[in-house]
Amino acid sequence: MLKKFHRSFSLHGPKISLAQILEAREQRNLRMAKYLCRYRLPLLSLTINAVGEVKKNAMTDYLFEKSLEKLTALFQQLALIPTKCRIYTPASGQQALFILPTDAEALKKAVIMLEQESYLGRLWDIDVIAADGIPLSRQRLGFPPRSCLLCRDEAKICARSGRHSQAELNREMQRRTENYAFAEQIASLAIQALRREVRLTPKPGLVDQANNGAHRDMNLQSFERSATALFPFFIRFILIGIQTAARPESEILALLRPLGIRAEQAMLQASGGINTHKGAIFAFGLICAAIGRSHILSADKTLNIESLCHTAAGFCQGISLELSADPQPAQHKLSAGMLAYRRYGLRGARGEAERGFPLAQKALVQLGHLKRNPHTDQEHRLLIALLYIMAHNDDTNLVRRGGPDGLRFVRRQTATLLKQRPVYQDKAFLQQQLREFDRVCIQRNLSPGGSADLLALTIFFDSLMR
Ligand SMILES: CC(C)(COP(=O)(O)OP(=O)(O)OC[C@H]1O[C@@H](n2cnc3c(N)ncnc32)[C@H](O)[C@@H]1O)[C@@H](O)C(=O)NCCC(=O)NCCS
Ligand SMILES: Nc1ncnc2c1ncn2[C@@H]1O[C@H](COP(=O)(O)OP(=O)(O)OP(=O)(O)O)[C@@H](O)[C@H]1O
Repeated sequence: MLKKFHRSFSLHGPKISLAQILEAREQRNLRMAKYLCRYRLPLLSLTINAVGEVKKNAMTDYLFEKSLEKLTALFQQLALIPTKCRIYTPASGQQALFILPTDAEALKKAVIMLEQESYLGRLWDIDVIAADGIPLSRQRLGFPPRSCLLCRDEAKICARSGRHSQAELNREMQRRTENYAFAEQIASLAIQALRREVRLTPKPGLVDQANNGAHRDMNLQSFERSATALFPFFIRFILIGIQTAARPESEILALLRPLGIRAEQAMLQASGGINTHKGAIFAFGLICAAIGRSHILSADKTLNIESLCHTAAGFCQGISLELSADPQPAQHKLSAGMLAYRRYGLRGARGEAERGFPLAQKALVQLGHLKRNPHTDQEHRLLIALLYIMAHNDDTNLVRRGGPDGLRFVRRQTATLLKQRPVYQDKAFLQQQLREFDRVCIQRNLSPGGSADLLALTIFFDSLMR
């Protein structure tokens, strides 16, 4: 299952002689001098740390593309519009030049942070040259020198002593690049799953293409924007799973949580302060990390969904204990999940995760059965899967909005619907029933958000299996 997401990057490319390397360096310096002289503003130069005689190949092309994406995002974050931008892609190595109307020191600090925080950052070289032509060094700004790609020593020392062979260094670059490309592919399926869930229509009480369900503060666009903002975080969850594969499962949740909290903040920023994907960040974060871990640990790389869920459950054994613990000092009040547990003994999102997402797993099996039913298409099947989840889920969103009566009502209604034969044979009939049910949910302010999250997870599982 995971093997098909592996993308390999060739290291082959035109060989560049020492004379050509020196000539290319000279050309890069001349270009920079020309732009500094013309604009009299700070300049940023991006190159790839290519080792050996080949400077341009499939791997460095990919690395260059990813670094440009990250830099563009950084400029956006800093509200920086480059005065000039030039991209060069000769066989002697790619270079991007940006003239930026900003403070050179602040820019250098921001790119150091970017290099340090990005999984691929060690493979890039981002230089900032002040308007007076003087390059800003890490040391001058109080940062430690860059460490070696392979060991903890200073990169310059290793390079000078030739401690590691070019082949070793290239293999490590290739390994990191391939891990990142793997994570990117999986994360893009995860985001697609979030999008497909919210677009699925008609859903009772939930935001969809027809209406905003029982919600007054969010709509389809809030979900779309929030999903886009989550993409880099899902990549990161997978990479954390990869990087921590050697550590015990019981240590992983604590390593994921700071990123989960940052993802929640990014969600709030993208949605305008609305909780669009809190439950999804939690569930997808765990599964993404489990995928990363399995990618490293599973020898045959043919892991199934059941074992991914088992791994995710292993990460959060004991998480339900949080429900009865005192809230963190930073929390002003008990969360909806904590209240639902104290009042009604429901374990909500934590309970589902701790048990390895049994409802999403069962809904996936249902989807499989329904695929053999000639009366259904995928949209029809997903609507049935949602009903199945709703009929069994202790959704704390429903309890918060409608109390235990609200939860009982939704579970009873969906169970009754699922007993009707036309639901499985006639999509128009099901849609009609769901529109009616949607009307009732809106009237009663009921929204099964937890079930929507589990449906998104089911869609994600289904796309991994295809
Ligand atoms: C544990 C979490 C879910 C906190 O939950 P909280 O106590 O606020 O629970 P609450 O009941 O409000 O649920 C949060 C969301 O879960 C979803 N949900 C509710 N019930 C269920 C259910 N039965 N099944 C699945 N999802 C559910 C809903 O979308 C809801 O909005 C989580 O938000 C958290 O710890 N966030 C911090 C960031 C983090 O660690 N993320 C995880 C990294 S992988
Ligand atoms: N299509 C959808 N429509 C509505 N909610 C969804 C949908 N898909 C997923 N959800 C989940 O439902 C949750 C939002 O539910 P809700 O708004 O009831 O909770 P809340 O934000 O905690 O409460 P409130 O809106 O009262 O502050 C999100 O965490 C989200 O993950």
